[in-house]
Parts: sequence; C-alpha cells; structure tokens
Amino acid sequence: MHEPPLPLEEAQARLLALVEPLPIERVDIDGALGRYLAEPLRARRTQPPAALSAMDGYAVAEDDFAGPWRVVGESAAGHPFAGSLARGEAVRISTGARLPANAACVIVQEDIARADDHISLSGEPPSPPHKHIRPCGLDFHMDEQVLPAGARLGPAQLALAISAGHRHLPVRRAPRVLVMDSGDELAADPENCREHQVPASNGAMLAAMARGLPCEVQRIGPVPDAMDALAEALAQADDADVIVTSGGASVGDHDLVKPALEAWGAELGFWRVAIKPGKPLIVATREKSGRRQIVLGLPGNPVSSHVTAYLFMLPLLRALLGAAHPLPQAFPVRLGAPLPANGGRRTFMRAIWDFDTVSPAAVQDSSALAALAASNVLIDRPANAPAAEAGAQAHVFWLENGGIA
Ligand SMILES: Nc1nc2c(c(=O)[nH]1)N[C@H]1C(S)=C(S)[C@@H](COP(=O)(O)OP(=O)(O)OC[C@H]3O[C@@H](n4cnc5c(N)ncnc54)[C@H](O)[C@@H]3O)O[C@H]1N2
Ligand code: MOO
Repeated sequence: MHEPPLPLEEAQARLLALVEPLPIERVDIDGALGRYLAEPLRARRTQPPAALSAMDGYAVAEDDFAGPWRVVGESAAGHPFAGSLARGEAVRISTGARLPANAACVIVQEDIARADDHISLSGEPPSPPHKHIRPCGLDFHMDEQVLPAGARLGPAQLALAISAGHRHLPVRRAPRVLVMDSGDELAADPENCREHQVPASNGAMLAAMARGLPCEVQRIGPVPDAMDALAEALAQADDADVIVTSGGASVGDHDLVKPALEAWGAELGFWRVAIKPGKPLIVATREKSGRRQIVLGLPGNPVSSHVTAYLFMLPLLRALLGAAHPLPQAFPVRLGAPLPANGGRRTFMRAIWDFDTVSPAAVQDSSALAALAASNVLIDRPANAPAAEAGAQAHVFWLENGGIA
C-alpha cells in the first residue's frame, strides 16, 4: 500500500525541509541580480551624508524667510558652499547640493525675483520651511540594516546596496540543475516528429522556468523509457544540486523513474500530492560526497509538469538560493465567469486575469499547452469547493508566463 497523496502545504514543507543552503560566495554587484542576500546588509555610510536641497533655488537662514537677500555664493551638487549664512544672505543652491551651515530653508527659484546679486520673494516661502530639505540620514544611517538576509536582489535592492557603500554582496552559490525528460514517444526535434511521436517540450519548458532564477541549468533527453537509458542519464547528474525529471512518474508499466532513481542510490522522500494537475510528483534525495542532491520527479503531462515546477521546483531553487520567502503567494480576485463544483483534489485551473476579473481557460486538460500559454494565473480551487458564481472571490497565483499580451 502507498501513503495517500500529501496535502500541498505539507508536501512543500517536506521538500523545503530537505534544503541545505548552498555555500556563501561574495559576488560583484553587477552579477548579483536575482540572487538572494545570504546575510543581513548594513549600511557602510549615511545617506544623505548631510542635509541636502531637494530643489533648485536659494538657501536662507533660520528666521529669515521674508527677504530680501543678497546672494553670497553657490552650493552645487558635488561643490558645497564653504561659509555660513548671516541674516539677509542667501546661497544659490541646486537639487542634491549640500545645505550651507545654518541654512534652514530652500525657496524654489520659481518663487524668487532676482536682480544681479539681490533676490526677493515673488511667491510664497515654503511651508513648513524645511519642505525642500532632505535631512541627513533620511534614507538610512551608518550601520543600519538596509536589507535582511534572504532578500531578493532586484534592481532597486542593488541600487540600495551600492548607495549603502557595497561593491560586493554575500549570496549563495548558484544551484546546478539538471533537467531531463523521458518517454519513448518523445521526439527531440519538433521539425522531425513522426506520427506516433510527440515533440519533447517539457525539458525546454522546465529549463526555461529554472533559468528565470540565477541557476546553472543543463538539459539531457529525451531519455527512452528503459532502466539502462535512465541509468546512463542519471550517471551525468553527479554534480547537480537538483535533478528535475519529467515523465514516468505514474503507475504505468513504463513509468520507471522511481526504480531508476532507487537504482542510482536515491532515497524516496515522498510520492504523490493531492493536487490536480500534478498528483504523481516524486521527491527523493541522494547523499553524494557529503552533499545532498534533491530529485524532483515531475509528471509528464505538460501542464502537470508546469504546475508542479511552479509549486515545487521554483520554490526549491529559491530556497537553495537562500530566499526568505521561497513559496509563491496567492492573492484574491473576483471571478469573471462561474466555476463548476470541484472534485476531491485541490485544483489549479489555468486562467486569464485581465487585472479586473479572472476567467478559467476553456480547456482544463493537463495536456493542453495552448490553454496554459494563454493563461497568466492559476486559480486555486479547494478540494470539494461548491460551484461559484461570477463575481465571487477566488484566489489566484500569478504565472510569469506572458499569457496576455
Ligand atoms: N492508472 C493511472 N494512470 C494515471 C494516473 C493514475 O493515478 N493512475 N495518473 C495520471 C496523472 S494524474 C498523470 S499527471 C500522468 C503522469 O504520468 P507520468 O508522469 O508517468 O507521465 P507519462 O506517462 O510519461 O506522460 C504523460 C503524458 O505526457 C506526455 N509527455 C511526457 N513527457 C513529455 C515531454 N517531455 N514533452 C511533452 N509531452 C510529454 C506524454 O506523451 C503523455 O501524453 O499519469 C496519469 N495516468
Ligand atoms: O494530476 Mo495529472 O498531473 O491529472 O495530469
């Protein structure tokens, strides 16, 4: 007897519990895009390092906001004014320039009338007076934590790290991923596919999904449904941190992935998750030279492969990369069409969200790539959910899948 299929959250938790974070390396900021910080990042400087003007105009001293004033110098970005201001004096100041000592107000040039070195108010002084002043440390202070461990390094985070005085960042080594699809019916060349064959599309799809993260991805296959062919393929996986197979995960006579993994030395973690599509998912591990390799055996149906890669492979890779939050998050939207009652398996329906309402794709078969490619979300339907009316709330997961142009 087999264990019953696991609930999704339990299966995800069991997979992520297998993760041993990869070693830390320091990379140049230019190479850090999309990776995750391995340690909290502290500021090595204060930003701004002094009070700066946020506008082009004139700086004046405290209690001297009525004018007129005499312009006694200039503070430009990168060229501060050395002196301090007395009553009746102003300094020409540009955006980003350092505020002169004892200046308390910047009046924008649109509110000033100038004749030679003499200026007077033509509009209103700013209210409050410091409105156009960025105080020292507005963004962050020296030694302050600017990013937590596990933060994803997108463009804004990289800019923040540079601003905080860092040229190199601690991240986890990029995982090495081996993607291999299997099946006797698969043709490697889609332009040369015989009548009894189908083009092998899962390998390319899964590799493309993994490459959306900073991983080293290698592909082999399609591999025939034969123990020796699978053994030969797995023999190339010694260096991989993660091995992703597709196909041969079910119960048929030709579904050999589980026995092939066992013959290779892998130990089964669990098999089958109570989701549709994607039930026959395999998770296994192999200890190799003191390192743990994790195997994800994804079901062969193309949509099942995609959905399980989304719910398991990407979170696994994010966790290996050190992400603080590796799992995708669902968000609530309104249904644009009614949904039928669901069966006993939690279902991930391919659907199109037009940023107002969500409607399921017409074809929900787990082989239907056209419906998947047209979709941008998965509707998460609980097991045994009753029929739902248009306008009711549903939860969806965002697929970074194109979907709608
Ligand atoms: N008696 C049962 N039969 C099946 C069960 C079950 O519980 N009892 N589960 C079904 C479910 S659910 C799924 S999902 C599939 C998954 O089976 P496998 O992982 O063994 O996948 P295959 O049989 O190898 O292939 C299924 C399907 O997908 C096509 N395929 C496979 N690989 C690729 C590829 N790389 N590119 C494109 N298409 C691929 C393949 O041709 C088959 O049509 O099992 C059900 N059966
Ligand atoms: O669950 Mo399967 O993955 O129906 O296609």
